[in-house]
Amino acid sequence: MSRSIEDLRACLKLYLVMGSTNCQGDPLIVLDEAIQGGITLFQFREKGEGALVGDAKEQLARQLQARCQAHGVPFIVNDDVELAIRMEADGVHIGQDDEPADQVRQRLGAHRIVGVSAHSMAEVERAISDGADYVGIGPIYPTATKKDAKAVQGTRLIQELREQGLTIPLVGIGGITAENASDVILAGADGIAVVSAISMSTQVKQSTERLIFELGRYRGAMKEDT
Ligand SMILES: Cc1ncc(COP(=O)(O)OP(=O)(O)O)c(N)n1
Ligand SMILES: Cc1ncsc1CCOP(=O)(O)O
Ligand SMILES: [Mg+2]
Repeated sequence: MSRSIEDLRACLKLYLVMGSTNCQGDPLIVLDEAIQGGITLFQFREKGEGALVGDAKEQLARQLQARCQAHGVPFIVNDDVELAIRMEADGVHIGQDDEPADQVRQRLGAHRIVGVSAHSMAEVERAISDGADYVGIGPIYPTATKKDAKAVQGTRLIQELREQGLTIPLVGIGGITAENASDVILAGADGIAVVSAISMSTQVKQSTERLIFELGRYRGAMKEDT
């Protein structure tokens, strides 16, 4: 990975994960407004009932990527390593049931971001040894977005990882909103990954700004505490 670990932590602050099935309107407009509101990283996750496939999926991905590139927001592809390589995406996010992380790292090389989902200390340790740049921990809270999500785990694992001295960049995901984002940060996450809190909002820019405000507020509080 060519960016520094501190740069990656900053990118993870407000991570929008989204595809066309998560939006009520045009996903390009949703992304435009989310970028204006201040998202720091974007993941193209085209999944679920009615999801685009083939050329239509790739066309949407390329349009979303162009918007990210125009605003300096790194563009990550969910699951589809082939697509990520073809598009020269900034990275890939994979889960425990996807292509193995060590294989993805080999295919992507050292300069792209590899993110891995993890649900236990052992999965995080394995992700690190496989070459992950960051881990996504969740679902932290109940979520209606991912039907096959694992059990809700709260912030306990994030806290445990930090107490054990693991410094890998990490985000919490699943059911995160402006109301509970602070708990995820206070547990030790570098940021939050959200789908519906932004993509399903009727005021995308304002909802994004509110999340950024909450994240800034509690980061400030953490610094004052130390
Ligand atoms: C940032 C982030 N964390 C976790 C996930 C979930 O990945 P996965 O377990 O592979 O599930 P799908 O998203 O592929 O359904 C994620 N996408 N992003
Ligand atoms: C992709 C994913 N992985 C774990 S929970 C989840 C969905 C999160 O969506 P939301 O932010 O709408 O709860
Ligand atoms: Mg996956």
